[in-house]
Amino acid sequence: MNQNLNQENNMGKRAIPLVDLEKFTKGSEADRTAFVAELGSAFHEVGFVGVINHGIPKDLVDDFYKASKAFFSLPVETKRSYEIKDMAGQRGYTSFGKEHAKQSQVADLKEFFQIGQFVSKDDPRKPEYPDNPDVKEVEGFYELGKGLYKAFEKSGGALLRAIAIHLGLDENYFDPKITKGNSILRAIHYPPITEEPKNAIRAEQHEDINLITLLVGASAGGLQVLNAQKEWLDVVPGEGEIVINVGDMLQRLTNNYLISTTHRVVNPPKAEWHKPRLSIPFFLHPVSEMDLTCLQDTVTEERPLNYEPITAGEYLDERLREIGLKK
Ligand SMILES: O=C(O)CCC(=O)C(=O)O
Ligand SMILES: [Fe+2]
Repeated sequence: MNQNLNQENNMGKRAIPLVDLEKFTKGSEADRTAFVAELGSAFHEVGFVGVINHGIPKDLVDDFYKASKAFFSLPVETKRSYEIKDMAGQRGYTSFGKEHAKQSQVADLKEFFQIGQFVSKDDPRKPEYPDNPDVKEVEGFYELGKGLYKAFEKSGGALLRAIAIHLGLDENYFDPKITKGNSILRAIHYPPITEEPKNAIRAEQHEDINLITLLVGASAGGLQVLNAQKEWLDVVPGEGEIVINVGDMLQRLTNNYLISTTHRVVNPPKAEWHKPRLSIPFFLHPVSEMDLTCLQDTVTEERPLNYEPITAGEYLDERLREIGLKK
């Protein structure tokens, strides 16, 4: 595939920078330093970055993609048997028409399945992390989901190590905060569009709640980011590229130095309404007790304190209520 052509968007330019994670994980000291600077400026200026050589095995992505497709093609009653009461959608299935962006009255045109952290039965965190349901109808769904979850955790951890260095923190600052963190792997299905949507789009503009998001499968098109000039730019990742963005927790921790950029998924042109879209974001969350108080060095005369102290758990609770997942 012609990478350049593929990555040109509606403005005729790449909407987001591109970095190579192996420069950080396998490179020389000079490569690592360059990577930290590239990632840091991407997160500070754009809030989004494309990543190649991210270490997430292609086969695993492809196989989980196929398993997710199989799940979403099950009868709706079967899918709904994986809807778990009182879990705010944090495990299992959430049906079409439930989630909406915080400012929006209409629900997004999507259904999804969420997989949460895996810990052993006797782990002190077990009460926080209920079991993920096994999807009996789709062979391998549970194991593939678990494998992909772990792979995303590992790549996300490497990216946060680079960001810690960029922020002048200890390289391992985030490690204990994301070990057994409350991350969520979400398989999203945007079904074919069958009638003129009133106001709804596939995913209304929003910012992500978590530290960072790692996204595969956006290649079907539709993802757009809002740049500083308030233009919507298409994100068109190349083959094997994943899209990473800063979420509100990392923006909050860095007192808006790293930016959680607004994004959305638009409906395709009418000729492509029959095409469904499947994407797989991994929302990397810390443990609930992580303190999101703004880092001292990010509060300056030019950048006065923007946020009150809060923990990640309290913040997540507040946000899940706003988007209609928690009552
Ligand atoms: O489907 C996509 O490409 C992005 C979805 C998204 O932004 C989200 O679920 O937070
Ligand atoms: Fe998002």
